[in-house]
Amino acid sequence: MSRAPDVDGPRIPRVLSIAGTDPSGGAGIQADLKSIAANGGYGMAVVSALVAQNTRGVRSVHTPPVGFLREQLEAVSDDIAIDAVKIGMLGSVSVVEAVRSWLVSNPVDRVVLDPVMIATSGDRLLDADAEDAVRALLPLVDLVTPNLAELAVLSGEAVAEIWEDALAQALRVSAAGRVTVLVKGGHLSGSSSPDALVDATGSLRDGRTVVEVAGERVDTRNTHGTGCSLSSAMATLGVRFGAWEPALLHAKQWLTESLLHSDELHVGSGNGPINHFATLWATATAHDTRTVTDSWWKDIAAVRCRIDELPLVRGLADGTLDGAVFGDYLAQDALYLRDYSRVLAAASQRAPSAEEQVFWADCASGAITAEMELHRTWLAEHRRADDVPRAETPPSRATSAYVNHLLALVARGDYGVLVAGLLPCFWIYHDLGARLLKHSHTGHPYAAWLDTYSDPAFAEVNRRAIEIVGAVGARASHDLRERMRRAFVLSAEHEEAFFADPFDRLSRA
Ligand SMILES: Nc1ncnc2c1ncn2[C@@H]1O[C@H](COP(=O)(O)OP(=O)(O)O)[C@@H](O)[C@H]1O
Ligand SMILES: Cc1ncc(COP(=O)(O)O)c(N)n1
Repeated sequence: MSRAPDVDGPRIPRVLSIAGTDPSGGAGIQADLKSIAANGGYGMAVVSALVAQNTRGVRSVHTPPVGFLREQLEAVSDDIAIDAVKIGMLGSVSVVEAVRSWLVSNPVDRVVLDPVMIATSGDRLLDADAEDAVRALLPLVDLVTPNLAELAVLSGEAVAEIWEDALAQALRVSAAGRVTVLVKGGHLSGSSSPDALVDATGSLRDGRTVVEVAGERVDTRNTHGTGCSLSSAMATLGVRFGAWEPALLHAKQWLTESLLHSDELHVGSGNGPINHFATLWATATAHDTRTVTDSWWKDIAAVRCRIDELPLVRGLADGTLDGAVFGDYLAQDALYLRDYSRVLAAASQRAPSAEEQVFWADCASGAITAEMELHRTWLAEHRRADDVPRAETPPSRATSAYVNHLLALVARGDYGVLVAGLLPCFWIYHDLGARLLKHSHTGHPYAAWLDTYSDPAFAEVNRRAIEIVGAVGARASHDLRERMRRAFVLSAEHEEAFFADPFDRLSRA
């Protein structure tokens, strides 16, 4: 069979993984395909063994007949130009031999071998009598990526306990196998997890034999499949960069991010998988400032529609609202503003920059000034008319619930979640005010109130509040952004209850 000619040369690396399976998706061929995709390649997969495993361990291994392995390999190479091969779990001597003879008759420019022997869980994935066969494969590969235990098997020495010994061992493996070695420090004790490229022939940059890439250890149990993921990333990035060193720098950074965000996946109760697409998802959801807040605004579309339909809002618009209901609403608003001002002050206290600190402090001052103004004007007027609650109105259940929700956000201490919870009060009032303005005219009983919330200065404050919250949301982790969104939605629901409450209460009384 003939292969399609490769006219323009590869743009997207076509990477074949020859490996075992992991139905829980964190290691083996499933991890390889995710890793290749995450690093910009087109992934292909030939299954060498079927492994019943999860994040807790391996249960059993089923190896299909080697003849079928050959058929899979040929099905791919007969049709597709392969830019790189990553070899993972081989399992037995006959599988190693089948892969070796396919590699000899189908040479590929870039071959990466992850000499999988024992899983993170401690289970054996390579027959003991196949270790020599794997070692004999080294001259056919370009890069081998052993962990410390696998390096010891390849060198026939004891497991290195310190990094310098591992590098020296790797140098001997590189010389004997005529191969570049990527030594992995994931199993070292201590706060770092370094990796290094070691090549006895001095084929690395400036004729060096060792190029080390430092790495901080991420404090997580989710390391299932790190080796598989790193080796397929190296195969893919090796094609993209044309050299191992930049490939490792890039892969290491990607792997560290994927480990840092692994907790977000919540997969399994053992050693969980890494989050292969964390970096991509963070960019893909284009968390520019406005997309975050716009999507939350859409999430509260139903709440906003219901607010528009409330008797208090309709009555404010057409001027028919009963003065007693309005007075009650204002008295509750004054009570609300007093605490809202305190919550704004807490946001100011936690602000990460002087500019935001001033912004929230100004808002706090604005809220308490508005509260005092309400007492001086509307409430005084309504008191004279004797149709509103008297001096010390107690907070209604709706007011208490809203204020308590905001105070709980203060108590939890997270700036992002707090400011997200503060935002609906700005945004809903501004939005409502802008739409109610068209009903305002001289002689409208609530004209002054309608004018306050459609004030251009308030519009600017609202714009800046959205911008600040959106920027925090755009930078936040997935989990934090979700907590911010929930605080925002909950505050919007409290707004609705707050608007509904005076009418409901007084009509029940
Ligand atoms: N806790 C960790 N924090 C940061 N990097 C890690 C951590 N554990 C493993 N790594 C990295 O993951 C890759 C795989 O390393 P290792 O765990 O040694 O191999 P394997 O998965 O084959 O046992 C290496 O790049 C290593 O530095
Ligand atoms: C099919 C297969 N291949 C490799 C590994 C090793 O992965 P790790 O050592 O990172 O758990 C695995 N568990 N399963």
